[in-house]
Amino acid sequence: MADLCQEAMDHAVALAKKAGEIVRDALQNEMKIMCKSSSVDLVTKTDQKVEQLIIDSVKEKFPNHGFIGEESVAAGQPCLLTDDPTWIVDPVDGTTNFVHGYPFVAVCIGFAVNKMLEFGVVYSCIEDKMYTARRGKGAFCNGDPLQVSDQKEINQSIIATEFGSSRDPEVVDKIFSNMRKILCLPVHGIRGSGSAAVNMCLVAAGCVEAYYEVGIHCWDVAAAAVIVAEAGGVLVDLEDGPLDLMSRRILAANNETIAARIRREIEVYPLVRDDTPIETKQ
Ligand SMILES: O=P(O)(O)OC[C@@]1(O)O[C@H](CO)[C@@H](O)[C@@H]1O
Ligand SMILES: [Mg+2]
Repeated sequence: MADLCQEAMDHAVALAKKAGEIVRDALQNEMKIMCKSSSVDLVTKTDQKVEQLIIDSVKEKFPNHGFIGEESVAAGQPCLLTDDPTWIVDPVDGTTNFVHGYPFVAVCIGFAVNKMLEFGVVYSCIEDKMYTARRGKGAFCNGDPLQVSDQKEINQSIIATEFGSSRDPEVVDKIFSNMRKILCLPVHGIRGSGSAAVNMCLVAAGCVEAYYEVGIHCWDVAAAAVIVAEAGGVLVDLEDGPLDLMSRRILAANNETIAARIRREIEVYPLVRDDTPIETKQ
């Protein structure tokens, strides 16, 4: 198993590099932008092309492995994590950034065996930062080790979060209400890169103390979760207990103290789990 994980991880890094080149090239050309669930949930030909490249390559090299990908699920494939070795992929995390040339766009490749995340590769390809981590072996950015911040005081912290892709005024009110509570703790600031994965890598790098969001999907966070954990951080469900990849909620923090303080403030709201069977999703 150890060798399989290393072989898969080396392949993931090579794929992420290739995908990053495609993303950077696409920025130079006119894009075809389409909408998914709403007018602000964007997808481009590049998202689809990169996901297909990764699927084809994984199928050829590891024919027995499972695959969960953002664009495959959007096209009706199931989002089920089994005990099989499974690749969990977001071909372009930060599609809205990509469309606007806002420079935080990440290719995310996570890998789980027996439902446990074994490695994560997040390539922030416009910045050319390759974040990698394998369970038990540390987290790195372009080969340099990563370590979370040692800050324990919430009022000395920066917290990352996002405004999300819902424009339902009730949901927007909840997002603003949560942000207001965090801001008034007070904290030094709130930031958001527009990519869940990049936000989590910033936790791993010690640039922000925590990142939280309600509304994420498993492919946004699977790869980066390994990077945060291996940099010494903690991953919890915003509601209760440890991270549940399919719950649509995440809190990644530098330590338990900061995590507990944030969790106390945030009000969660129900969302359809990622692993809800397709027939009952609508
Ligand atoms: O659709 P994409 O570009 O992969 O997802 C980007 C994003 O909207 O996804 C998360 C919420 O799902 C946010 O953290 C992040 O901003
Ligand atoms: Mg994403």
